[in-house]
Amino acid sequence: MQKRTVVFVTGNANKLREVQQICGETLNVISHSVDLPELQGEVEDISKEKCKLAVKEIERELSGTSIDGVIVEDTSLCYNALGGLPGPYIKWFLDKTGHDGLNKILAGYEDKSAYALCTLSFVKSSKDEPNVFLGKTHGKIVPARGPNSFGWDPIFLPDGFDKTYAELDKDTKNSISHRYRAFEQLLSFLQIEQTK
Ligand SMILES: O=c1[nH]c(=O)c2ncn([C@@H]3O[C@H](COP(=O)(O)OP(=O)(O)OP(=O)(O)O)[C@@H](O)[C@H]3O)c2[nH]1
Ligand SMILES: [Mg+2]
Repeated sequence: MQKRTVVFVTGNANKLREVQQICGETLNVISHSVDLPELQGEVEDISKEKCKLAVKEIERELSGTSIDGVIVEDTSLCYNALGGLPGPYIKWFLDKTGHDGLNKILAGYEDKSAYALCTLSFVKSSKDEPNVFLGKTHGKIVPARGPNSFGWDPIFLPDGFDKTYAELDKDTKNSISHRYRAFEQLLSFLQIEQTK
């Protein structure tokens, strides 16, 4: 059977690389960067609304291209001591405070535990309602270790490992990550749908 083509609407090359590694055998993942408004609120609602805007824009910009769906994905880093913050605002916290600041925020707390959350929405066309899939990986926040090539990877130590996301090899990260756990659900959903 021919691989389905889905458009991953993202401006983040690292995210795209990981998604292609995770889904590449099953899906043909192409990317398209669309400047979408930054919404606020609960992660599922942010993701659904972003997906609805994205699919409309993709249908306009890529009309004539045969695509089987559109994906958007948001990543949160949630500190348990802070009731889940910075959460979806991690991009701005990382940008303004760096790895050091992201550690210092927890200085007054014993609890350094956190979870990485991937909120993924998939929709076939603008006539449909997006399906949302959540993938979570628990761990803790540590002083930065490993290559500084992707976001907050150097300060996230996943539970059960003595290496940060940045220190783990890509295959290992992609077999336990929040992103893997969300995309795994999307792949099962698509597989079930195909056999209907
Ligand atoms: O260490 C990391 N390991 C990861 O696995 C990971 N996934 C995302 N991020 C970073 O966390 C923020 C989320 O923001 P985000 O989801 O809105 O992404 P983005 O705005 O860069 O892309 P997109 O919204 O165009 O897809 C951004 O700073 C991303 O660089 C990660 N950092
Ligand atoms: Mg973003």
